[in-house]
Amino acid sequence: MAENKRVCCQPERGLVLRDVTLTAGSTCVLRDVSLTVPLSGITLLSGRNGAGKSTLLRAMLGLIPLQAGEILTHGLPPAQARQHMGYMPQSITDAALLLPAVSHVRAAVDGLRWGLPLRLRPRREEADRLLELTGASAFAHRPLGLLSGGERQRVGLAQALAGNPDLLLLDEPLAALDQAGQERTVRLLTDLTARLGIGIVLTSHETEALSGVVTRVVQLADGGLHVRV
Ligand SMILES: Nc1ncnc2c1ncn2[C@@H]1O[C@H](COP(=O)(O)OP(=O)(O)OP(=O)(O)O)[C@@H](O)[C@H]1O
Repeated sequence: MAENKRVCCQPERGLVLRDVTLTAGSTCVLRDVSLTVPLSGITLLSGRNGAGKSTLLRAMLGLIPLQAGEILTHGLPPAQARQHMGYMPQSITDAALLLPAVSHVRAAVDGLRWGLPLRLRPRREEADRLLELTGASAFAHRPLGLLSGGERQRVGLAQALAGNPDLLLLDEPLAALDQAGQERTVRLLTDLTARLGIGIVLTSHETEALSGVVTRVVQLADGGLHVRV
């Protein structure tokens, strides 16, 4: 992607919330919140279990409607902004576990073209490039269900990178990893921000593993958001 398409390093065009109220079931995640947060580098979205971190990521993608207000990412509402975002959810559905890892990445490459498949060879090449970028080539042809948590994270990252997004939203990318796995993933994420010039927003309870690499922390608590640099 051309450098001038990268928008995440322009702080004024980060995440903007205007009078946002967001609920999930009976939980009030955000109550009338207005805030602007730059999205360059790595942004840690933290908060206790059930605070609403996953819900906020999904609202940024337009997968969950707001009760009031608006969310803009790099100046765009969710429906447009998500074309520039990659998303790695907390878990991949069980139904997909039998498919080879590489199929998930190829499907993501196709899906971004509104269901118009790329010709077979370019699609394979793009999926292979993404898997190599995230260090997942060695196990790309094994069923996802037979991969370890760390290996699956790498496939999920390759999938999220399909379409050359400006911003990655990663839900708990360090969950279920041992210390060495967490360190490897943190190195990979730092490397991706530097090599690709993308921003990353991630949720995690592993604050120790991330200390020293996050650009800012956005704390979600009691219906509000607080930013620490
Ligand atoms: N579809 C839903 N229907 C009803 N309640 C929901 C739904 N999705 C989430 N919730 C509730 O909304 C709250 C926020 O959930 P969410 O998963 O966003 O929290 P979280 O901060 O990501 O938690 P964790 O750290 O445990 O992953 C929780 O109380 C959860 O039970």
